[in-house]
Amino acid sequence: MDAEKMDENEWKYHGEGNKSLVVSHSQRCVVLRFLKFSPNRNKAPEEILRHLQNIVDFGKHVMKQFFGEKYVHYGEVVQLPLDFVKQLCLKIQSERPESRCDKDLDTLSGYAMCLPNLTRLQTYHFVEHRPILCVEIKPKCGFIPFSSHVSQEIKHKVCRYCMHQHLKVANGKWKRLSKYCPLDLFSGNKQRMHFALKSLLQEAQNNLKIFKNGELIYGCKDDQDSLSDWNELARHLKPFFFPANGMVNGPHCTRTIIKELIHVITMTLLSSTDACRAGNMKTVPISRGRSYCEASAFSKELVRNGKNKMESSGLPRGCLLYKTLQAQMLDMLDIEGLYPLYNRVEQYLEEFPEERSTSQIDGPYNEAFYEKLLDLSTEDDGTEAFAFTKVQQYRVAMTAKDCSIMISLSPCLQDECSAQRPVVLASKSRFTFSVSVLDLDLKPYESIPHQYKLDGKIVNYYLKNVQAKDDPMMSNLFKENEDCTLVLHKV
Ligand SMILES: O=P(O)(O)O[C@@H]1[C@@H](OP(=O)(O)O)[C@H](OP(=O)(O)O)[C@H](O)[C@H](OP(=O)(O)O)[C@H]1OP(=O)(O)O
Ligand SMILES: Nc1ncnc2c1ncn2[C@@H]1O[C@H](COP(=O)(O)OP(=O)(O)OP(=O)(O)O)[C@@H](O)[C@H]1O
Repeated sequence: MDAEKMDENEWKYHGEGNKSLVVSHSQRCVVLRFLKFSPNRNKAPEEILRHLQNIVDFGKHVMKQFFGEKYVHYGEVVQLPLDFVKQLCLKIQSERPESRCDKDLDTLSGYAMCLPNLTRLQTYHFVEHRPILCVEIKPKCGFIPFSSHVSQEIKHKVCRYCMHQHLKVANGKWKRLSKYCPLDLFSGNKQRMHFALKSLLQEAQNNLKIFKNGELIYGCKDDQDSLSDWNELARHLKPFFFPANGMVNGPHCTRTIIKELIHVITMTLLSSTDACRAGNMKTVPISRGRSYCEASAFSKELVRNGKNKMESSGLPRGCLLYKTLQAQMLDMLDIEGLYPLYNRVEQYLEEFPEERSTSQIDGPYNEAFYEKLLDLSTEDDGTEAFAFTKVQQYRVAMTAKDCSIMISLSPCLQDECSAQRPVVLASKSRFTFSVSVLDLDLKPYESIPHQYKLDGKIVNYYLKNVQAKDDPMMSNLFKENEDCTLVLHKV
C-alpha cells in the first residue's frame, strides 16, 4: 500500500464491532481495520503500534497454529497519513450505527491493520470478476463447561449463549430471543446444524451477516435496524442458486433458496481444507460435558415429539468448527476455576511487578508464548507457573469463543473446477469456496474480573427469571439423556 497516495474517496465504511472499525477499498480486495476508543481515552501512538503488532503476532504465531495457515489472515500493520485518517473518519461517520458511536475511531496514531477483504476474497487469490457471496457467523461458545469448579448445576445443562440471551433481551440489547444454540451448530449433526443456521437466519443479532459482492445484504446493521426479510434475501440469492432462473417466485421459492443456502453453509463448515500444528497435538481432552443444551429449541422439539435421543455426529477433525471448538476448550477450568488463579497471578505481580514482562501477559505473542499454551494439566500444584499458564489459556479460549467465521462462495461451472479448489454443490449450481476466521485479537488479561462478574449475572438472571418458570416436566424428560457425552476425536 502506498501511504503517500491514500485517498479517502477510494475507501468506504464496511463494518465495526466493539473494538475496531473496518473500511474497504472500492477496487482492491483489502480492508483497513482501525482501533476504536471511548472518547478522550486515546492512547499514545507507540502504544497503539505495539497493540496492533501484538494482534498481528498473535494471529501469526499462535492462532495460525490452532486453526491452520489457510484459515487465518493476520495481515500487517500500516502507517497512514494523519490527514487521510481524519478525512476518512469524517466521511464514514454518518454511516456508523448509532449503537457503536460510543467509541471513536483512532485518528491520532495513524496506525491501522491492512487485511485481505474476506467478503470479496476469491479462492486462491485469483483476480476474478465473478459474483461472490459471503456468510459471516459468530458462533460463540460451542460446549457446556465440564469443570468440577462449576458451582451451579444449571451451567452443566444450559449453554452460556442460551442463558445470556435472556439477560440480553431483558437489558434491551435485542428485542427477541434467538433459537440459535451454538451446541447445535458445533454438533456436526446435519439436522441440528440446519436448525442452528435457520435460527440464525430468523434472528441474526450479531451472529450472522451475509454479503454480496462485498456489500452487506442481510444481518444486523444496527441493534435497532436489521435486514431480515427472507423474500428480499432470496431475491439476492436466486442467481447464485438457480442461475437458469427456472423457478417461480413466492414463498415456496424463498424457502427452497434458503434451504439451498443452509445446505451449502453446512457443507462448507464441515469441510476440511487445511491442516494445522495443534491438530497433531493433544490439545483438548475428551470432554465429559454434554453434547446438547437443555434450552435449545431443537432439543425441546425432539422431546416434545417423544424422541429423547440426541444425535451428535461429531465434527470432522480438520474442519474450522472443530478447530474453533478445540481452542475454546482451552478453558478447562471454567471462569469459576480460573478466577482464583487470576487472583494468584495478581498477588504475585503485586509483589514482583517486573515479572509482568517475563510472563508475556502483554506480549510478545511469539513461538514461546504458543509453546507454553500446550501444557494441559489441570492438577493445581499451587505454583504461580500453573496459574500463569491457565490464565493465558483462558484468554486464548475466550478469543476463540468470540471470533467469527467467514465463508465466501463463488459460482463456478463444472469444467472450471480443479482438484486444488474446494467445491461445494447445490442442487442447480456449484461454488468454489474459502473459509476463514477473523477477529482473533487476544482478550485482555484485565477483562478476567469482568468475565467472572458477568458469568454470575447471566446464571443468576436465568435461575431467577427463566428456569424457575420452566415446565418441570421438561426437565424430567431431559434426565433420560443425562449421560450423553460430547464425542470428540482423539488427537
Ligand atoms: O461476553 P460476551 O459473550 O457478551 O461477548 C462480547 C460480545 O458480545 P456478544 O455476546 O457476542 O453480543 C461483544 O460483541 P458486541 O459488541 O455485542 O457485538 C464483543 O465481541 C465483546 O468483545 P470485546 O470486549 O469487544 O473484545 C465480547 O466480550 P468477551 O466476553 O469476548 O470479552
Ligand atoms: N478482513 C476482513 N474482511 C472483511 N470484513 C471484515 C474483515 N475484518 C473485519 N471485517 C468486518 O468488520 C466487522 C467488525 O470487525 P471485527 O469483528 O474485527 O471487530 P471487533 O470490534 O474486533 O469485534 P468485537 O465486537 O467482536 O470485539 C466484522 O464483523 C466483519 O463484518
